[in-house]
Amino acid sequence: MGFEPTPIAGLFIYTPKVFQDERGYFFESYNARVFAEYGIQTSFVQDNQSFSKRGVVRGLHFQRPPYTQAKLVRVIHGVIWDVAVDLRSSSPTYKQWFGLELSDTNFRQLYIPAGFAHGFVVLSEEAIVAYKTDNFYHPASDGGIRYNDPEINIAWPCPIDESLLSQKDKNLPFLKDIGDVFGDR
Ligand SMILES: Cc1cn([C@H]2C[C@H](O)[C@@H](COP(=O)(O)OP(=O)(O)O[C@H]3O[C@H](C)C(=O)[C@H](O)[C@H]3O)O2)c(=O)[nH]c1=O
Repeated sequence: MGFEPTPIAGLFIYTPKVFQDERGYFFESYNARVFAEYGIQTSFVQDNQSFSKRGVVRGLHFQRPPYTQAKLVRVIHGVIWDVAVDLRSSSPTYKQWFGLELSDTNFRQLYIPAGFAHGFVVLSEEAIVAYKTDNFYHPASDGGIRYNDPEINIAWPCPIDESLLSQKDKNLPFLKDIGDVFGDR
């Protein structure tokens, strides 16, 4: 419960305290004071929600500066394997990825700072994913890299059926073709 660091600086796992009783459960899915006490002063401005069937991959996406988005990702229903890729070129973990299972039973959330690409694959029959962003959607700044970029080499936990990707995601570029997106070199 609480915050757990990952091998990538700035990328955290957060698990809220879940109050279970004979009726079911209650938990605070987000509390700015709790995040601020941990040193995360993000002010989220948008909540997103997507429904996907088993095997669907969404990503790997980001928004380019100045419309970068930090995200707080959680699963309302089902199981996903969520992955974030460090695209901060000055970071010692540049191009490294970190993935984990988020589900409606482990209650885990992934906090992804700006400078990362984000995506997931659905491991259950269906999944409802909800995530907060600290910047508004800006289509003209929508960017991404291909889920199977050999330079990133993500070890997806299951075979990926490309027929379940959006046309946009099927045609995302490789990192070598987009250069230093977050320009912090
Ligand atoms: C992201 C977004 C999309 N849209 C519209 C645009 C499209 O007409 C439709 C579906 O968009 P898209 O195919 O980009 O949705 P996903 O593939 O789920 O994209 C998301 O998936 C990965 C996992 C992410 O982390 C990003 O937040 C986001 O890019 O929703 C909006 O109106 N507002 C938004 O904030």
